[in-house]
Amino acid sequence: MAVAQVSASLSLSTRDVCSIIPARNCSISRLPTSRLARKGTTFASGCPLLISRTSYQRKHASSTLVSIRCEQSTQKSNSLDVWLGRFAMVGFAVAITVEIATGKGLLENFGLTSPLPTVALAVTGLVGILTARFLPKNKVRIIMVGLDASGKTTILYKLKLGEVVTSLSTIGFNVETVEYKSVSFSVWDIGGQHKIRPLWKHYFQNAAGIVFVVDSNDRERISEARNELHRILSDSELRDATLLVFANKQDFESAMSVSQVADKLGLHALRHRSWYIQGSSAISGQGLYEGLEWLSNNVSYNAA
Ligand SMILES: Nc1nc2c(ncn2[C@@H]2O[C@H](COP(=O)(O)OP(=O)(O)OP(=O)(O)O)[C@@H](O)[C@H]2O)c(=O)[nH]1
Ligand SMILES: [Mg+2]
Repeated sequence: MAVAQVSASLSLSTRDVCSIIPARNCSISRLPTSRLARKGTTFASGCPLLISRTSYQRKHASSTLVSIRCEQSTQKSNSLDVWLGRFAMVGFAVAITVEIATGKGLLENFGLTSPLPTVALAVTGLVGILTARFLPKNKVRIIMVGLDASGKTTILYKLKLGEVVTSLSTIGFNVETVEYKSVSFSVWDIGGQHKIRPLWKHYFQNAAGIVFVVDSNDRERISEARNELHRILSDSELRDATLLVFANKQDFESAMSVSQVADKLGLHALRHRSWYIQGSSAISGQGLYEGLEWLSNNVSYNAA
């Protein structure tokens, strides 16, 4: 059962958007509407999203572009009640089939003839499995920062949608919930342009983890990236936050290696900080889940 809670939504044409928000001050991500409809996903972001339409849609729509500003929780039909129901039905069908086929009860077939302890054992095992599988997820707040054009927004939507989206530079932020194993990451992708970096600190509170994204192919700005990283790490709000660095754009042949990036960022000099660097390509998705795996094992769940 899909649940979509839209807290606010707005539909505007390009002209409307531009008249409200100066082009330089607005994060505009271009996403095909058909994909959004298919995935049933909407976004919470700092600025409206401009959604580009196909030529067919353009011909048949009165306004060229729409922008949406909204929040949603997306829950697929994997809630506990549905799965317990399915489990019960399968168990019942198996038990009946075995009994009809063999003339004996299911447990009797396995030589378990003393019913009470056997049933208790089976129930305990089942409850254990269900609890492990369906325990409420740990929620953590993650901030994703890094220089402009390092690939933050591309990473966010590759993780969220499994697709590469084309986006303009983010002014403001995008936030999405990314589920990984038993963890629900609330990932805040904050625009990295020079002028808006002073705003990063406003997102630091309660962040359990920092994802710092580096363009491994941008040798000219690696020392700038290093300075920004060390600046945010000195902020007291992030004292206990674990650090995951994505050495992104590894698909470029000329990209710096992961160890080169680690050296140039001065990661080895970090003290009292749990950190990890992962090579990645937001385009292919390579390395992204390895990074999340590390985060899920090393982040502090008390911080959120
Ligand atoms: N080849 C390659 N291109 C990438 C990769 N990640 C991102 N890009 C491209 O790099 C450009 C910038 O990506 P964004 O995700 O918008 O960068 P950003 O960090 O969000 O930038 P700001 O919003 O300005 O902070 C886009 O053209 C992406 O397609 C990658 O791993 N490999
Ligand atoms: Mg961005």
